[in-house]
Amino acid sequence: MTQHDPATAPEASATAGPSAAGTSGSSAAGPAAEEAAPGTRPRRRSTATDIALIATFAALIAVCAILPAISVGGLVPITLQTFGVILAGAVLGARRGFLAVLLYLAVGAIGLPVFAGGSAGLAPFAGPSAGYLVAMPLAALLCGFIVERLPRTKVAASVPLVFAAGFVSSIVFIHPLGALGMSWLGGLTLQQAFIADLAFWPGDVVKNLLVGIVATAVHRAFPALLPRRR
Ligand SMILES: O=C(O)CCCC[C@@H]1SC[C@@H]2NC(=O)N[C@@H]21
Repeated sequence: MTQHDPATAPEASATAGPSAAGTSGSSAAGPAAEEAAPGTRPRRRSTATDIALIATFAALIAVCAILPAISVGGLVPITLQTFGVILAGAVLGARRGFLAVLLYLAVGAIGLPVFAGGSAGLAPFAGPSAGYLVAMPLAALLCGFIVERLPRTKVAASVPLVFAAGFVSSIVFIHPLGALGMSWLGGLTLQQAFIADLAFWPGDVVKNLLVGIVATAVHRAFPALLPRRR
């Protein structure tokens, strides 16, 4: 019979639920779920768990991308991709969120039809949506960077704060780089490109609100999911 030894179950730190995180006092170093019980080795965050989370979010972004896109009559359609991208940063934190988006882009680049409209390969990186694709890992990185620095109680409770982290990331990376791409590779003037990008702002607000709702719920359920701050 196999026995479950918490000290040798590193995935517990990433998947511990609310009760696990709140069973003893937190140290300044991080959540209680990662403290070692007396006489046991400290728990380490599992690489296998991280890889599984990164792959799961890459798959989620792919699903968001291949759901039917809405054409707004321009060069680039409305898609759900940025919901998955920003959610990856908000849930996994900067590093793993960035890697999840990179994995998604790599899978598409090598030929799986996971880009908007079921396209694949390197062509999307040379077309009008290239700026948006390049911006995606950076937006996940920034959203994760911000969320990791919020008080953990806020990350689990404040939809507006997580929404703001996602929206700031969109404003800093998605919209400017997307518009630059439409101008550079889509033959629009800069002014036309920034005007074309305005079509994505209402959807962006809705997607970031959804990120706020979903990410806070996930962090309530798995309080040790974000990396510890040192
Ligand atoms: O897969 C692709 O080819 C990239 C499509 C990019 C669509 C961008 S993402 C940001 C903006 N918001 C949308 O709904 N669509 C564009």
